[in-house]
Amino acid sequence: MIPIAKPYLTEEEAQAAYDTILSGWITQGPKVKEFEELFAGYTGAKYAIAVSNCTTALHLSMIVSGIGPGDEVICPSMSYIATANSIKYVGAIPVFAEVQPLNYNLDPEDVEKRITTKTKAILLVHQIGMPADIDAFKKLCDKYDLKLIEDAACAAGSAYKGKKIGSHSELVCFSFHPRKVISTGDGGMITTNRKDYYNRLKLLRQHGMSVNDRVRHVSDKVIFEDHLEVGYNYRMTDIQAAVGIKQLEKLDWIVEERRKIGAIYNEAFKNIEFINLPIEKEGYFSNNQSYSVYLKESCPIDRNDLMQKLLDEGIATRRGIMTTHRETAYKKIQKDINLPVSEDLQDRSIILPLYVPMKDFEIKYIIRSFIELIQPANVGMESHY
Ligand SMILES: C[C@H]1O[C@H](OP(=O)(O)OP(=O)(O)OC[C@H]2O[C@@H](n3cnc4c(=O)[nH]c(N)nc43)[C@H](O)[C@@H]2O)[C@@H](O)[C@@H](O)[C@@H]1N
Ligand SMILES: O=C(O)CCC(=O)C(=O)O
Repeated sequence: MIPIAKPYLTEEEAQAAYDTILSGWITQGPKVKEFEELFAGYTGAKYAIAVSNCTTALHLSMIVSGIGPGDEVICPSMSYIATANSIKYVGAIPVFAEVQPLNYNLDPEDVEKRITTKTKAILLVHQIGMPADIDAFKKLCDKYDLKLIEDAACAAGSAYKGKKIGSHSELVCFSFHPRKVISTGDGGMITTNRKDYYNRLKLLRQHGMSVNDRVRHVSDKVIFEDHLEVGYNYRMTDIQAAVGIKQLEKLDWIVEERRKIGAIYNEAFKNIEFINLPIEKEGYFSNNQSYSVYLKESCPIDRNDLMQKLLDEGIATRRGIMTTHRETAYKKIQKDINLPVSEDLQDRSIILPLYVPMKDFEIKYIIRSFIELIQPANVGMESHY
């Protein structure tokens, strides 16, 4: 079976986890600090704060941005449900906006139409690793005095206008879930250039504790901690961070490898007239976290049929990115939502396997199977593969 995704993990990551376990310090400690410093350096942000996953990163970002009950935050419905959930966690209201058909990212014009006096922030997702147009949203945020928070769960290693994702705005949240480009099992990171945010985020992820356990552990003076506000246990462990350090060393290489596979898919499928392939505009650099193909109405095979037939041939795929407003949890609470572009994209897109390393024969097999199923009249086309 060819899976949809596979984390790239080696003996090095295993050794790093092993060494950390034998060091005797396994919860948030020196490895987390080292990973944070390296990640900040990698993205070009001043500070990085490691947390338990991207969902908790987003939750804390909402809190430090001062978003609370009754506030509105504009975000795409077409995103993993964690995006909207993080808004709900602080009692605020996710206001779903449309995405652009060719890159699955928020449409600035549609977002502007949904701004009200209650809007406090835009939660901008870099969907499947393709950067959204950050500058367009910064302009909107300046115009209407809104906060910008980036959900870069899928976008470690991606870049926008020559700069790595992570340094463009005040709060950028990353995920290291195994479905992402680099992984620590679960895990997340927030990057920021603001010292005040940095200090508060460090407190919030560890119960609001004024002097953390590690500092007290190595101190030769007795110190008592205070809990300054009601915080959370959103820590990353040192075992995870040790793995993350090794993963980060490989990130640029993994992205290059993923882009090579994406380029092979693009070349193989470029002449099929009833599909849309991913488009990377000038100034945008995707880490190819996922490879999503849109099947136009003229496509002779139904999307779900195609997924089943590929699965029958041993190839796992996924439907287009979910639309949160159509999940049961949201259907119950948010009614009369009209998002035809997002719904169409979810219903007509298919995500193909992409991971590192992918063997040549696997790539060829996927391409051949896909072309044969989608374009039975033109089977000759795939002979090249
Ligand atoms: C493109 C979207 O991808 C992800 O959503 P998704 O719908 O593709 O995720 P799921 O359907 O839950 O798929 C997760 C898949 O990711 C793989 N996976 C997940 N965890 C593991 C793992 O530990 N080891 C291995 N080998 N594989 C793992 C499995 O194939 C699993 O089925 C989310 O991460 C979204 O945030 C993202 N936008
Ligand atoms: O919880 C998940 O499966 C995905 C969400 C995610 O990537 C995260 O919270 O880091």
